[in-house]
Amino acid sequence: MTFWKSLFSKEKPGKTPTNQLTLKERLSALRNLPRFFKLVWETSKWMTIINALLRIIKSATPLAILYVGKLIIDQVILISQHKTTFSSYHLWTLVAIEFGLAILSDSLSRSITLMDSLLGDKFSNHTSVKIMSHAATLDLDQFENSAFYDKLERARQQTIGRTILLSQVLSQVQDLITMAFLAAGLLAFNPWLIILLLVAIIPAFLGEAYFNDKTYALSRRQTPERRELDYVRFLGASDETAKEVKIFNLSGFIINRFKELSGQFYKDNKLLAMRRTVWGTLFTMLGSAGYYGAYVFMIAQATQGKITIGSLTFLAGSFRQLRSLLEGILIRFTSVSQGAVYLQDFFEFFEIQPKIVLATNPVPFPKPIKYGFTFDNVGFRYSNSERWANRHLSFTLRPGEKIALVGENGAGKTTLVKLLARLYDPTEGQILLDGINLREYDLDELRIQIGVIFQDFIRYQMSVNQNIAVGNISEVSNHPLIKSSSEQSMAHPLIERLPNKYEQMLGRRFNNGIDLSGGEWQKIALARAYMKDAQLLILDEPTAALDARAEYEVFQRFAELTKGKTAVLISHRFSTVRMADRIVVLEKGQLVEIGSHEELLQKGGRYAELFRLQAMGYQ
Ligand SMILES: Nc1ncnc2c1ncn2[C@@H]1O[C@H](COP(=O)(O)OP(=O)(O)OP(=O)(O)O)[C@@H](O)[C@H]1O
Repeated sequence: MTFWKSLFSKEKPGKTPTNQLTLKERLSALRNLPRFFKLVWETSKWMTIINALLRIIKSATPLAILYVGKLIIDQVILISQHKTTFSSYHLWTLVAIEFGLAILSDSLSRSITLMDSLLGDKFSNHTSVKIMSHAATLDLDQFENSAFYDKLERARQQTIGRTILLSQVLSQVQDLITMAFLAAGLLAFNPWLIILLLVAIIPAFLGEAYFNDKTYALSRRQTPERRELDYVRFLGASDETAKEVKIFNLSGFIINRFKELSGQFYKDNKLLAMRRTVWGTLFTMLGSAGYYGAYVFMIAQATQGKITIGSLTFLAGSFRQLRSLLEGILIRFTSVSQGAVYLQDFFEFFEIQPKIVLATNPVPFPKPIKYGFTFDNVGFRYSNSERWANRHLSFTLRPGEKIALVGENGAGKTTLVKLLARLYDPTEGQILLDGINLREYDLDELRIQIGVIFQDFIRYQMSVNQNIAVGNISEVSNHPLIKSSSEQSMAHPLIERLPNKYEQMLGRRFNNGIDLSGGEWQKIALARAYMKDAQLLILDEPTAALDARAEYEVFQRFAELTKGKTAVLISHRFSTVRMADRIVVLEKGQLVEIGSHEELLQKGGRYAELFRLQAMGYQ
């Protein structure tokens, strides 16, 4: 597997998630339709009703137009042969009726298209909201899994793709009713013609079913590559990546990968499209042959005087329309059932359940915390990894205590704080809060009581106000709180220098946005920690980009501002770390030392070694 592929695919090479679909599978996929219609109904009840009514009325118009047409032709012939006493008044009335019907039919078609597109837009918005809401309930662990991303991607595609299914299913019902009307006339004339019709179009139906299967299998197989294509497109043309792409001169590398991927897509899709066109043309010819066979038979009947000319046009018209309707219905059946199979992907996404189980009878969160957080032989392994990121962790984080986590890159510091915030549950052992397993507390309440700022915090392309308020979004309009939080994190002076101050748009993506330096962004992100009155504050290297003086001041203040609160900080700077009450030294996920700065220096172990190494760097 190439480097790029390994980034995106966890599937074993050569193993595709789906094969060709059998008719049985197609039919069984149709059972997704009621659930689909429930979603449509949920989207807009009145639009669904109007759409259905318009379509029912529209289904009767083709037969009515054909029948009035027959009456007109018969009238014209009789009048021209002077065989009738009818005045031409009747004839013009009939013409006027047909004209009215034609206008009605056109207006109905346009109204149906309008309703389809309005309902489709609403449906797409409704399902997008549903996807986002469901995604919000899932675990971080699930987001880190590429098979999950494929499902999410397929579900997301469905929000747009499925609006087509909606009009297809409705059109199917409408055409079936129209067909019943038309077939009634033809059946009365000669039932064999209906059979001829069926025989002529079945090959086209089977061909369509076959190629739809191929398209589905191809599109499913291409999901990881399609995600990669989107990612490569993003890498090649985005404000976030432009700097590095230029410096490393990556554009050639990225463009080549894009060409390689898109070229492969084009090749696969072209081959299928060409085969489909050739076979489709052959099958259509067969359908035409059936139609002309029936036409010859009807003409013979008319020349022998067995039917009137009007009846000939009526029957030929009915037959022609029936053929295209039937063809449409059968072909559409394959895409409807195909759509129903795609729906399976959509509903499967909603079936993914979070693994972090919420407490059914949550224990009230202690206010204040009495004994602290206890790690009791905690071990954790990421689901996509064989290695333990944390193992045999046993220590207590006492209330009011400031603990610093140190250790080399990959030692398991961030994982430890993620466990504390219950972004994951331990694989083995348990974390207790005041003697009770963390799982017994309400997750939302736990998150309210814990303020975490991660090293890879998000730089929201939003206003300063919103960027700070994300720490406690319910207070987004509480300007005094936002201001005091920014004062505490030392962001206030820099915000005052911005043209629009707290209303300033940050980032370059939107109009009038201003980008900040790394350290300035960190000060803004740090302000989020002060937006709520959390009992435990976790700072995971959020000061790495601050200059030495700023970091010193931030932590001086931090100690003052978090008096009485429990805090965990991760930092690689020992000048900061030494301010903590106790220091936990991690190595390969395990706790190797714990104690105050002085104790650990005296001990002359790992911490002392790391401390001396850094001190040497400053000499
Ligand atoms: N989402 C993940 N999936 C799989 N493995 C992960 C994931 N995140 C981290 N790891 C692995 O877990 C181990 C511990 O990572 P962690 O991020 O906790 O280290 P850290 O001590 O915070 O490192 P750093 O100082 O570089 O931030 C590492 O070996 C890392 O590769």
